[in-house]
This record gives sequence, structure tokens and C-alpha cells, in this order.
Amino acid sequence: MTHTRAPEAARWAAPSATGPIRATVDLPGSKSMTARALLLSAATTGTSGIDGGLAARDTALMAAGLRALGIDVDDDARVWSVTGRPLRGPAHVDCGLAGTVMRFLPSLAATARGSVSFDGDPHARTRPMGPLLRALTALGVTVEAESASLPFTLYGSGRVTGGEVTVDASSSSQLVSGLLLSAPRFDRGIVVRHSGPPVPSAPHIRMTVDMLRAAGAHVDDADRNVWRVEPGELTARQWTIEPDLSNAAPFLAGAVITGGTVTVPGWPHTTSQPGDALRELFTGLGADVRRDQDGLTVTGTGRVTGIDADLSEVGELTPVVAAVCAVADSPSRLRGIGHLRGHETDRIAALATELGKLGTHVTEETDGLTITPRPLRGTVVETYADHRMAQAAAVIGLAVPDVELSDVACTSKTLPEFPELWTRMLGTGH
Ligand SMILES: O=C(O)C1=C[C@@H](OP(=O)(O)O)[C@@H](O)[C@H](O)C1
Ligand SMILES: C=C(OP(=O)(O)O)C(=O)O
Repeated sequence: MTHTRAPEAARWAAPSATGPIRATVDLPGSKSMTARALLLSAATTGTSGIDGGLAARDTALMAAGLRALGIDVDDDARVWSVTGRPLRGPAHVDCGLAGTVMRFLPSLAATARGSVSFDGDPHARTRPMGPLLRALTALGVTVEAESASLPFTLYGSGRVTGGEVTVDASSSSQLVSGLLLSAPRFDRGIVVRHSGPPVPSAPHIRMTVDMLRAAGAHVDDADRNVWRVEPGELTARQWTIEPDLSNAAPFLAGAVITGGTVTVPGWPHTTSQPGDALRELFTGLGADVRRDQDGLTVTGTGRVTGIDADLSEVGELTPVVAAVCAVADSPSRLRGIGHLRGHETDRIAALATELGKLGTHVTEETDGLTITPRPLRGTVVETYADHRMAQAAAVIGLAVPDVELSDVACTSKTLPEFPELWTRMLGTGH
């Protein structure tokens, strides 16, 4: 897998839809599941297989980080193989702009013998890391950092004591996931208590717990805001990665706003992926949504209605949902997403600015956005190196002529084939 370097910016004219889109779009694997499968496989002592893993910048960086620590990752074949072994420094981990790499890898790297330094893209240095670095220090890890963010260096002795720790994970669920995923390797396991405003993205913590259990870990998540992981060996296993449901959002949105029909095959019946909430969200926005043996099919009804939605559990869906709200026939309120200010960019500010440039009336609030649709006009939309801002702009471009993205290459963060899939989707049925 390549794609570890920040891509060169590539300006892109977003194609308009000339009629209702009719397409079936096969999507590659879930970023979040692939990251966890790579990490958990590296934390065993055997060889694991990963079927359907996502080849994109975030997962390539995770694989590269593991290799730097001495893990064998072979991601050339369809089923990747990962062979875990005791980790060693000195090593350097490039996190790019990937929250999963900067929040998941440090706890595992702390079990290495030797120093491991972490850094990332310029904007990555502004993403919240402080609670994780303080927690690692409390768990017995030597951490050297100039501030509460990237860059930082861990000095490992080959083992981590572990034990009880309190974190404020209100800025990102990944701070909890990152501590839990490697905790079976800590001498005393871990007890993580969250203290502070609510933790966002609950499905992603359930995904962490589910995948830890699948790898043989004992995890107790019965008490709200407390997670316990027992120390113990993890088992090497075969992982099958579901399609990335969050990356389905722009394609399904294409059906909603053009009055067309888009099917995403392989939609799981039960899943911890937050993207499953698209069924309810697109129904609320006025579409017909059906899940059957063909996958998930969304059909636009010709009418898009505004919504009032708490997106705190599914924050990563916000940019595309906001784009659909901008072409609705009534205002929308998107709530519970203050933590998006610490995502790839400050997504609340970015959406307010860019939807505003397109003509929408947007009010930026502390915990979200109010979107009042107005007639839209084409413009150059700044994507802020954020794959989901690019997807959102492409969605608007379907309905509005002359929308250009300042950069489409940033979609390589989780879906390098986005431009091709998008063009192909538009090619079918026109
Ligand atoms: O654990 C994960 O894989 C993720 C958790 C979420 O992070 P936040 O809790 O920071 O929103 C989500 O937005 C991100 O895209 C992926
Ligand atoms: C927030 C996101 O990514 P990250 O894993 O970098 O936090 C996202 O993909 O929307």
C-alpha cells in the first residue's frame, strides 16, 4: 500500500448531475475497522489475516507505523497478513492527519523497548492529544512533549504498568479507544474512567470493545463512562472488514438530491459503524431507504426536507449531511458536534464558511450549525485537506453548476478512488 505522503493539491471541477442518478457503488473497507484490525493483529504473537482492508492514506500510515516498530505487515495481496512480535524502538511514526494513528498507536508503541517519536501534517499538530498523553504518563510511560499535541516522543522500557486512569474524552472518543486497544498488553490491564462533558462517537467505542473481544480480550463496559480491560494474550485471527458506511454518505446523498436511486452492496445487518445511521438520517431528509439482500438502496423522492438532528454519535457524517441540508426546502439544525472543531479541520467553521460562500445562510453555534437554504451559486470551495469537506462540496456540485473543489486529492485520506467512483456513478443511467 502506498499513499502515506500528503497528496499534492488537485483542483477539481465537481460534475453536475444531468438527471436522476441511478447507480450501484461498491465501496472499499471501513477505515475504522481496518485501523483496529491492524493494531490488534500487531498486538498478538501470531499471524492474522485482514480481508477487505481499506487501502488509503490513514490505513497506509497505520501499517507504516507498525512496520517502523518491527511488525511484519504484508498488504500486497487481497488478504493482508500481519505478524505480531515484541516491539522495538527507536522508531518514528508519521501520523499524517489520521486521528486513528495519532490516538491508537502511542499506547502500543509505549510497550516497545526504546524511543518512539510521533509527528504529522501541520494541522495534525492542532488536534487534541493532551488527555491521552497525560493518561499514558499516569500509566507509567515516559512522555516528552512540548505541548498537549503532536509532536511527542515516548521512551519505552518494554512494558507498561497500566492500572486506573481518568481522562476527559469529550474532545474525541479515540482517546478512550486508543487506551483500550493496547491495554491487554499492560501488566495490570486498564480501567479508564471518563470525567467531563459527554464522550462523542459512542459507536466507535463499541467497535473498539467488540473488536477487542473478538481478539480474545476481556472487556467490561457495563458501567457508563467506565471501561475495564484485563491483561492477557490476544489471539491472532482472520478479520473481515465491512464496507465503509461513512464513505457511502456522499454517494447515497447523490440519490437524495437528484431524485435518483443509489445502492451500496454489502450493507451489514448489524454493525458498530456510525454510518449505519444514514438510514435514519436520509429518511428524515425525505428519501426512501430500503435495506435488503442487494445492500442499502436510497431513492430520492424529489423532495428534500430539513432536519433537527443530534449528530454527537455520528459526527463524521456531518459535512455530507450539511450539504444535503443546504439543498433542502426547510431549515435544519445539526447539534451535539462541538468536537468537530478538533477534526481534520474545524468542521463547524469550515462548513459555515464554505456553505456560506455557496449562498446558504449558516449560523455557527458552539455545538453545531443552523442551516437555512437559499438559492446556491457555483464557487471554489476550500477543502482544508479534509476528505469529508471535499465529499460535501462534490454533493452540492451535483445540484449547482460551476462548483470547484480547491483540492480533491485529500479524499485519499480514506477513499483514494473517490473521483473515479464519483464519475462512474454519474456515468451510469445518464
Ligand atoms: O475511532 C474511530 O475510528 C473514529 C472515531 C471518531 O472520532 P471522534 O470521536 O474524534 O469524532 C470518528 O469521527 C473518526 O472518523 C473515526
Ligand atoms: C474525523 C475523522 O477522521 P480521524 O480518524 O482522522 O479522526 C473522519 O474521518 O471524519
